Amino acid sequence: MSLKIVDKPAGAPVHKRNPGYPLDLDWVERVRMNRSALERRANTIGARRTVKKDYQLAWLLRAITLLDLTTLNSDDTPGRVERLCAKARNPLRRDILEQLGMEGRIIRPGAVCVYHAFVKTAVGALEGTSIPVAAVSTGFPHGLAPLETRLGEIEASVQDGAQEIDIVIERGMVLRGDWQGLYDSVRAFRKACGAAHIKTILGTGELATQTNVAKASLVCMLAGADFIKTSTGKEKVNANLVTSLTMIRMIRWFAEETGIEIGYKPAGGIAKAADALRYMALMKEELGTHWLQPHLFRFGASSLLTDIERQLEHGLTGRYAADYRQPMV
Ligand SMILES: O=C[C@H](O)COP(=O)(O)O
Repeated sequence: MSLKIVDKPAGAPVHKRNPGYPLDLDWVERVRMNRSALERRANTIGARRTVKKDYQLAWLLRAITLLDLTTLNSDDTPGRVERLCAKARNPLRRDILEQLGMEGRIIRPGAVCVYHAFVKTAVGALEGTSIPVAAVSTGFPHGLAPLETRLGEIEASVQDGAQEIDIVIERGMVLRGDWQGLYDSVRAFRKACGAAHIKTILGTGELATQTNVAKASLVCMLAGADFIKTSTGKEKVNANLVTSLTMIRMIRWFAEETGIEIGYKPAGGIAKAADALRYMALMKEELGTHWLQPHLFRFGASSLLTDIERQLEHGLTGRYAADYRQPMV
């Protein structure tokens, strides 16, 4: 079986990082989203078979490479983080890899995502792999600590070896329409990240309207975000296809205006392989398969890999494995 995991055509241009742009308030004011039109469009995703059966296994393998393998629990321990990193090193059971004809091939997730307190542990446990550690910094999940504290947390995470920083925005700034405040804070976060890539978590379930989600997406991209991310996983409403459509369309608009490609990270509540395929289909239809690469798309998910492994096994054998065969951590 030949499975193409990541499109990297020889001579493909190197990804250009978002340098950030001045805040264009006229552009922000022009942004409007029509929720019912978005809902109609989102309903078409998954209404028919999302991915042809023959390609499903390849898409599920691709999904693993797009995964920020995450543990963000208040009772996380170094031991749990180490087990998650061991899973990141070998995301699929050997027998599944063999049946796929993929033994000897390296399949790795996009990153391992942890709280700041566990960055050092994760960096140590992933040594010798190319898997980056992502830290949720800036007072995750609410983002309401003093600005200096949040900036200090970013610097500490980078110092400990995080190569990606998932920051949270202050939702109140969006609700008040304080676009300058949002822009200035994200700009400061981006500066504190230095070479580490910055993913801006919008907390979309708390932003009240799709127009707010769209405007916040734009302001974060203007401020230099490398990724825009939906949710912390702790809000009452987390990632969904309607909000994804809003954010993806802002990414498209931003790319048309600036030539800069921003990554997209749906996160929170994505636990089923079938959901992952729907998000991937949405990306493919709205932005093209080019966007389904780890530097442009990630799932933020704590349990998705378990179901992907289950569905891969089912696709190969027609049977589901018992849960104990696929423990997560
Ligand atoms: O950023 C990642 C999310 O916190 C993961 O959420 P989840 O536990 O619902 O998959």
